[in-house]
Amino acid sequence: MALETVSTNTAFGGTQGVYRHKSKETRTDMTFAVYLPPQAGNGHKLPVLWYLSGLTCTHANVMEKGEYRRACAEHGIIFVAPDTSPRGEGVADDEAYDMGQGAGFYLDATEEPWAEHFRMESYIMKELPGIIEENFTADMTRQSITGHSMGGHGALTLALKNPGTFRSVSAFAPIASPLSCQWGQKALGGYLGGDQSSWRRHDTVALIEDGAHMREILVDQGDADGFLKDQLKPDLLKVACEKADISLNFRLQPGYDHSYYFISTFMAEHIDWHANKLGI
Ligand SMILES: N[C@@H](CCC(=O)N[C@@H](CS)C(=O)NCC(=O)O)C(=O)O
Repeated sequence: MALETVSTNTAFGGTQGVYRHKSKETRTDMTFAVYLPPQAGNGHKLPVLWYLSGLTCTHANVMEKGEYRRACAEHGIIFVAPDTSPRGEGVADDEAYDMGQGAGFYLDATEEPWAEHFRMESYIMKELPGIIEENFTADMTRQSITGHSMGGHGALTLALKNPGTFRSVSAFAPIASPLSCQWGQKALGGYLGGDQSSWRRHDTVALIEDGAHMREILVDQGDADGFLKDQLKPDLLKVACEKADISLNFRLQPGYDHSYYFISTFMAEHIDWHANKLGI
């Protein structure tokens, strides 16, 4: 698979790169960011931490504002940040920021006009891991996943649906139940159609209610997050985890909002936590 290098910069002794390729899943060009820590230079295969971003984001938001490189360099973790949707002139879009380009919700759409290109679940779970393994010194037997908001929803649902793929999952202000909020109802209804039974495998709370299981989950949530009450619904996640005997470490962080000021504050703690689960 041909990979085009868009840029590379030395950072914390490693390399922050941006890469582009033609995706078979989305049938578009896709861009993603990879941070290779300094340990990558010695040829050893290194564990991978996936970061899925939120609404309106590309690979670049976390790369520029997430402040993950120092901790990844310390632990020797490869950090991968994909885009949040297919993009381009021929790709369907919506006028609003919460649907279409920049808002792929980490699922494979079944409805028109989205089905042709919006295949983010297959892209993240099937296509991109192969590209990472082929092009970087990545140990794909040691992967963990995290994400923010829509990307927190992506991280939690993908981890729950793919037991054995990720050693650990955490999230920053995740959309805990798309079934129960406006963002999710609009997106799932648009991408998957009106039959809500098909939505359940794209909803963290519903997946847990339906039997999916993780031993532990770490979630940070700012209490000054403007989306907390109407869109994120962490209380539903707390109840579901308690009933399913999932150990949820939910940390309500006073004063923090939904922004990258919040994410960057707790990023290193999430990386430390994943490093421990990855056996570093
Ligand atoms: N733009 C939206 C908010 C979208 C938003 O907050 N997106 C979050 C993820 S859900 C984000 O990370 N935005 C990009 C950034 O802060 O760099 C609005 O006007 O309400």
